[in-house]
Amino acid sequence: MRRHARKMRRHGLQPMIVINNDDALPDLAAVLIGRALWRYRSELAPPYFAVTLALGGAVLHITNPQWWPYLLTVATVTAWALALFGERLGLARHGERLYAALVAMSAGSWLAAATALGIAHGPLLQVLIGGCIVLAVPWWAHRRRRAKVRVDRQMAAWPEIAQSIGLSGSRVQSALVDVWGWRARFALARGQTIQDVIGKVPAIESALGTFRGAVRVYPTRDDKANRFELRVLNTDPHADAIPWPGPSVTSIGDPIDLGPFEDATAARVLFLRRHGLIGGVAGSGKSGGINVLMGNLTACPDVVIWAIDLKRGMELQPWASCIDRLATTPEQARTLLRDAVAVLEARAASLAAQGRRVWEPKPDMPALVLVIDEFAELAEDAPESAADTDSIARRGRAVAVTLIAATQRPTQKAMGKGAVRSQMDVRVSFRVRERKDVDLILGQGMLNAGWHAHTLNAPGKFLLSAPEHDTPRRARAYLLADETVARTAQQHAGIRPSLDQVSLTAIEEAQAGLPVVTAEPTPAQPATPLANGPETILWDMLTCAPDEGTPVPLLVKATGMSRPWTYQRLRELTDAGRVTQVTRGRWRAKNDHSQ
Ligand SMILES: Nc1ncnc2c1ncn2[C@@H]1O[C@H](COP(=O)(O)OP(=O)(O)OP(=O)(O)O)[C@@H](O)[C@H]1O
Repeated sequence: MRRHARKMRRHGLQPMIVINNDDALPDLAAVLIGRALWRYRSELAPPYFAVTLALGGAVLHITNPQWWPYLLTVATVTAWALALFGERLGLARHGERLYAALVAMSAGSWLAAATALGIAHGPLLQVLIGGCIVLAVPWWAHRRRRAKVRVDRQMAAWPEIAQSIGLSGSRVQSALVDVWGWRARFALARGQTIQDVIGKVPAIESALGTFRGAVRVYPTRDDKANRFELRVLNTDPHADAIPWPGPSVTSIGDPIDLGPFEDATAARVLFLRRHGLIGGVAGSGKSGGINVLMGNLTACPDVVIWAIDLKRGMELQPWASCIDRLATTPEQARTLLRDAVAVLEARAASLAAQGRRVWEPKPDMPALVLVIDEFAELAEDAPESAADTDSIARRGRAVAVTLIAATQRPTQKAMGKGAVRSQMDVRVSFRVRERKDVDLILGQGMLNAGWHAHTLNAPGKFLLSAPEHDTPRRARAYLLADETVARTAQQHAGIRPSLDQVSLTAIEEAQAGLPVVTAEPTPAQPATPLANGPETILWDMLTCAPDEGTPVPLLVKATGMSRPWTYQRLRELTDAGRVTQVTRGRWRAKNDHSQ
């Protein structure tokens, strides 16, 4: 009979019970009532609680009527504890904690009164019923409780669902409700794999009655082959534009949150020591993506931003107050890239001199991030810069000089002739027009591997490929309104750092047309005979220096030593209080030491 009822329910029919007058209430009816009382236990919790209180009050009145002061004390303490520390019990919101405290206080007071006077005394029963109804309203209306009940019911129905979609034997292990929906961990039956579950996703969506695309299947954190995690969305996080919640980082060493994936988890990606390529057709949301990046990069006091925007600065101009250098003409772009290479070389030399391998960005030693919008225009208008972008792409990581390039179609021509495209570690693809463009942006073979950027169906949606993101998942970039950009730029302008001394000197030298010192320490130049050794020459140069100081390149030349060597000595002499840095890159001996 029970099997028959279940079968009918599966076919959408409700079982009907016929009770003959002379029959006793059949077992089945009692079972069904019992089941309903259990099934709706969450909704019926307030009356259950009231009945328990009434019974408790009746028993205590007979057995221990003198206990009422203790009950009142316990109720008061419990109410305070719930209000103050309820968060630890999962009462996340202020309103939830207040509600719990109010229920505890009301229930405790009523129980104390009933214990002292008996439940039949005066209006005590009416008060219980009235209070129960009033306090039940917030309970019934509570969104998270209702969501949890829905999930519990769906999980209770899982064995039947699993059977009908061919995953029988799989079991729910745990389920959790969150803002966007819920997720649950499942154990698979012997021989079933996560691939089997992925193949059944449409059937699962149908069985759970969700909207299409609401269900995601992932391996569990422990990566066990016989487990999977099911993520179900009640609302589609990509349905509308998602306002930017503000910067997610305060250092370039933190991964930047570009926007949520479809399962509402954040698409976070690290840009430290990584080059980035952003591609997509016009109107796909590239500039929006760059705004999210700028909003985060400008929040980091350990990043200096240089930018090239050959569309006359249209896109990046609003961030101008946070950009250390903005090139809007091919000429400016050429100089900027040349200086960036000089910085790279100088940093490499400085690291080599100190025996260090990588440049760890700090506010006084910031990373240098070059943001280049419409990279194709740069390759076309300033083709001679290709060698510089190539150098930065190949050698910039260790010294924290990195590129973030945006372009519509990163063809080899658009990216210049060098290795820039192949050096891009983080790829962000907004919608592309043609299937073959997927591989252009994301890399060879990605289209066949399921990275379908041509199917992205709204501006701002993107696919993210990076060392920590190796599966195709749709994300949607946050959207910054123009006012948000203006406000954020204004707020962050005050925390922008300037470049470190090593980089500034390198730029000065590059601008003075002096040869750039390479990372290889220069051996003593035999062409400059050093009768008294480089130290003496250095000291002579510093003591004879004019008031404005001697420039470092001159010191390097005169001593015949490398720049790192020169800087090392200058640092030692400064520490000893014997020399002083007059202005950037210019030094002389202190007056009291020069005699
Ligand atoms: N993340 C987003 N969420 C919602 N809408 C967006 C998002 N990003 C962009 N849009 C919408 O799409 C439009 C085009 O976006 P955007 O200018 O960023 O595209 P683009 O790819 O940079 O285009 P172009 O190459 O012409 O500059 C915007 O005006 C905006 O309305």
